[in-house]
Amino acid sequence: NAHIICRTRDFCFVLNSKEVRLKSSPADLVTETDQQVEKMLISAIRRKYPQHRFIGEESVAAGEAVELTDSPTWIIDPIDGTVNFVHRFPFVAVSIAFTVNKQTEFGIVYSCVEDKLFHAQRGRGAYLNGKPLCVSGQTDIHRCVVVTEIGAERDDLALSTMTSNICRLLRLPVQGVRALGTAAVDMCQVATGGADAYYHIGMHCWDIAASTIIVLEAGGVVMDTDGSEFDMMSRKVIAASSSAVANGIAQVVQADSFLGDFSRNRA
Ligand SMILES: O=P([O-])([O-])O[C@@H]1[C@@H](O)[C@H](O)[C@@H](O)[C@H](O)[C@@H]1O
Ligand SMILES: [Mg+2]
Ligand SMILES: [Mg+2]
Repeated sequence: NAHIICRTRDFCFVLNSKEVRLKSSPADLVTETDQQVEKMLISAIRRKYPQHRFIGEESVAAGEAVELTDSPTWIIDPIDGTVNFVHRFPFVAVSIAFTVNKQTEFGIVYSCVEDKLFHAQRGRGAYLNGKPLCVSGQTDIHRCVVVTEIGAERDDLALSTMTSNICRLLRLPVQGVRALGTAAVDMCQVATGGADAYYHIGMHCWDIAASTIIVLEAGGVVMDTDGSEFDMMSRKVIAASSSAVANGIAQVVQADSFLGDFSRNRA
């Protein structure tokens, strides 16, 4: 059994995960808590906004389509970092983004154990527990700490793509490569300036939708891993403190062979 006690100034609750089940791979886990948190969020929002649409990780796992339309849409990852949650590794987040006309209006990432609430609204800046955030501004790739994720895939192609990308970055060299086990919190490190860049191949829109606007509003840049325009549904992202750093990572990271197997945002 895993449990985490979440405290904020206003509330305290215990998340219990009684049953751990596998999804797409032996490292892609789901607990009752993931499902309950998602249900709780969707039903509370739906009560207030009955016309709005939802893309929720666990609803998609249960068979719902992943379809981002122009309608107001809430993109929810009820627990980002479920493997951490199950093992009590202390980086676990709830991630919520809201889009209209496919444009993200605001994003919230709550890193539960750290009690850190990141949020950003389009054009209004990014904040951590109410204090403004700013990226590091680093432009030299050789002086960067880069965050990425190992991911849940365990097939040979995915593993060799992931490890060779990390090796290529280390050979540049960069000053460090880190992975916290939650894409949402990883990416928020770029918004704080604690990391200079983040890249990920194979994540889903719910992992990074909220943290994308948080990085952008903190003055960062976001692009596809091939250097083209960012597409939230493409399962590839670079977030960085500057275009120079983002382009430096795009030149090194390769996604093609791996992503050949991916359809867009399939659960
Ligand atoms: O499943 P979940 O815990 O919400 O999300 C997880 C991510 O945030 C993690 O960083 C990534 O490596 C995993 O592949 C998975 O996508
Ligand atoms: Mg996730
Ligand atoms: Mg999740």
